[in-house]
Order: sequence, then structure tokens, then C-alpha cells
Amino acid sequence: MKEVLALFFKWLQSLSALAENSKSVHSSVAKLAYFLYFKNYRLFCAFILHDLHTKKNILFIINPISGGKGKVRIPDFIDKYLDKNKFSPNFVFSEYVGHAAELADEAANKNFDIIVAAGGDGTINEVATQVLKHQKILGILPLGSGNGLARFLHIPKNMRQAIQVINQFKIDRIDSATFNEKSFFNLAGMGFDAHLSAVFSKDKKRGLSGYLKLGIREIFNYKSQQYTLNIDGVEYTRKAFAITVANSSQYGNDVYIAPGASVKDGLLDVCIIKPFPIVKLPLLSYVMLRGKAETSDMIEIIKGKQIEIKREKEGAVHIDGEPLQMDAEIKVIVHPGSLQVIVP
Ligand SMILES: Nc1ncnc2c1ncn2[C@@H]1O[C@H](COP(=O)(O)OP(=O)(O)OP(=O)(O)O)[C@@H](O)[C@H]1O
Repeated sequence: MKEVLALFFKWLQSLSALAENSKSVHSSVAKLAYFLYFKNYRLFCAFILHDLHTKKNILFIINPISGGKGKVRIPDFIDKYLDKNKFSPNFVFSEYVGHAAELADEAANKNFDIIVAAGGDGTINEVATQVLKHQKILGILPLGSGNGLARFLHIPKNMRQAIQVINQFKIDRIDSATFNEKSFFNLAGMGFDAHLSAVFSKDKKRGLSGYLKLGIREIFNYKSQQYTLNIDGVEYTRKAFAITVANSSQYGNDVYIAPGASVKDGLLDVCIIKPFPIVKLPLLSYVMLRGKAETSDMIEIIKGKQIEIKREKEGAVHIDGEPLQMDAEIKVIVHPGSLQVIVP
């Protein structure tokens, strides 16, 4: 019995030591242990009060070029409408491709619990990849051109309302996926999509109109390719104009490639756009804008968890709309409920 008690006190002692370290000051068990061990009621109350009054450190990473609009006033605007009783905000602008990821990684290693991607799907990808790695919480302010994931999650485009969503601080878990180890949260793919995002990234003009103009120009020169797919053990050979692996349902701007997709079903929708004569382009656009891809004979959609895609040669892919080069063989895996995100 003595030995059991000694062990118990040793455990309490180690927990109370933990409680004294600032890093674990949030552990209620450790605080309770401190209280039991030292019978220090005053300190216990102080700890609880400290908890009640601790504001969450929140970092807003703002992409100054996403969506093609100036963002100089965004920090002041956020500061005005953010609930300061709950949050202690910081702001930083990304300065180059990949910088948002570096900033998010740095913030997660410091004491930021919530990191907000203020931009489009490319910015979300950089920030969310780090949020996922460090198991923090992602916030989204939709300031991109398409805002596919934000639209899927019903995060308002109106900035004041989007800040209110953060103020309410409702957290949900959504699926993420990997495309040859690279995380994505909205859509990733190859074929025409990837080719277009590679060209779009080099173009100075951002925003929807720039994207549409480029799309129309590029579509005339693009040749469909042959693919072999293995989806959860079943093999398919297809010639395709594009293959999109969808976590959410849309590219952005309410253009739906996978109307039945959900970020909470633990599945990915493999969308194969078949080769088509250019005269059918308006029909394809109509089908996607009306959210009717599933009923169209121009698009085949197969759901799965583990997907392998072999193409003719290595080349362009897109990960949440951002271009990248990858090998001819690509492995896609879903990671159910892996990302914590603030939702309306
Ligand atoms: N200061 C910067 N200068 C140039 N590029 C940047 C800068 N900061 C971030 N980027 C890059 O901008 C790219 C586009 O960002 P993002 O996807 O958020 O905007 P978008 O393409 O306008 O929106 P969406 O993806 O929703 O259509 C990302 O690849 C990101 O790495």
C-alpha cells in the first residue's frame, strides 16, 4: 500500500512539475495535481482564472496578390471586427510562393493556436499543410480568385461576415488528401487543368476574367492523354482531357466538377473529363456551372480512397490550383477528418 501511495505522489509530483512549466499550463489535469499536491487553493483559482482569460493567439497570413485585389487595408479591417476578448491577432503578408507555408510553420512552432489563410486555395494549401503537420486550427478568409474550398464550406465572401465566422469559433474536422505526399484540401489533378494553372501562374493578370481568357486561348492547343487508373483495386484505362481528384465539389466560382463530393465522407471523387470536340465546350461549361457533372456523358466520376494514376510521361499537375511537376505515376490517398478548420 505504501508503495502504491508513493507511486501516486510521484505521479502527482511530476504532473505538478508539468503545471509549473508554462507550456503545460493549459493542462487541467496538471493543475488539479498541483492543487492536490500543494493544497494551494489560491494558486489553483489563479490558474483557472488565467485559463478563462487567456486569449487565443491568431495569425492572419495574407496573400497580397490572390484574387488580384489590393490588401493593404485588410489588417485594419480584421482588427476592427475581430473579437478581442477571444483572440489576440497578428498579421503578416506573404512575399513569394511558399512563404505562407514558412510563416505558418514558424507560427505553429511558436504559440499560435489558430492560423488563418487570407487568400485563395493556393494560400490555404500552404497554410493548411503546416496546420495539419502541427495539428493546429485553420481559419479561412476567402480573398482568392476562385475560393473553391471556402465556397464549399459556406464561408462568406463578405469579409465582415467571414470574420464573424472566426469570432464564433466553431471547429470541424475535414478530410485532406495527398498527391504523391503533397497535401491538398480542395482539388488536385492533371491534364488540361494542370496545364492551365501552369500557364496562369506565369501570367501577370489574376482574377476570374484573366483565368477565363487564358483558358479559351489554351484549350485550342491542348491534346488529351492516355491514363491507367487503379481506384481501390479496380483498374481503368481512359483517354482524358483532364483528371481531377476532388475532395470538395468545386474548382471555385461555383464551377462544380464533382457535385456529390464531400470533405467529410472519407472519399475522393476521381473525375475524368473525356476528350470532346471544341463545339461541346459551352455544354461542358453549362454542365459544371449547373452542378450536373454526374449526369453528363462527358464526365465520369468514380469515388475511392486509394488511387494510382499512371500517365504517358511526367509533367504538370496542379495541387489546389497551383502548378507543380510530378512523375508519370501518382499515388493519391485520402486522410479522413485530419484537418481542424473554423466553419460557419
Ligand atoms: N507576395 C507574393 N507574390 C507572389 N506570389 C505570391 C505571394 N504570396 C503568395 N503568393 C502565391 O500566390 C499564389 C496564388 O495564391 P492563391 O491561390 O491564394 O490566389 P488565387 O489563385 O487568386 O485564388 P484561388 O486559388 O482561390 O483561385 C500561391 O501560389 C502563393 O504561393
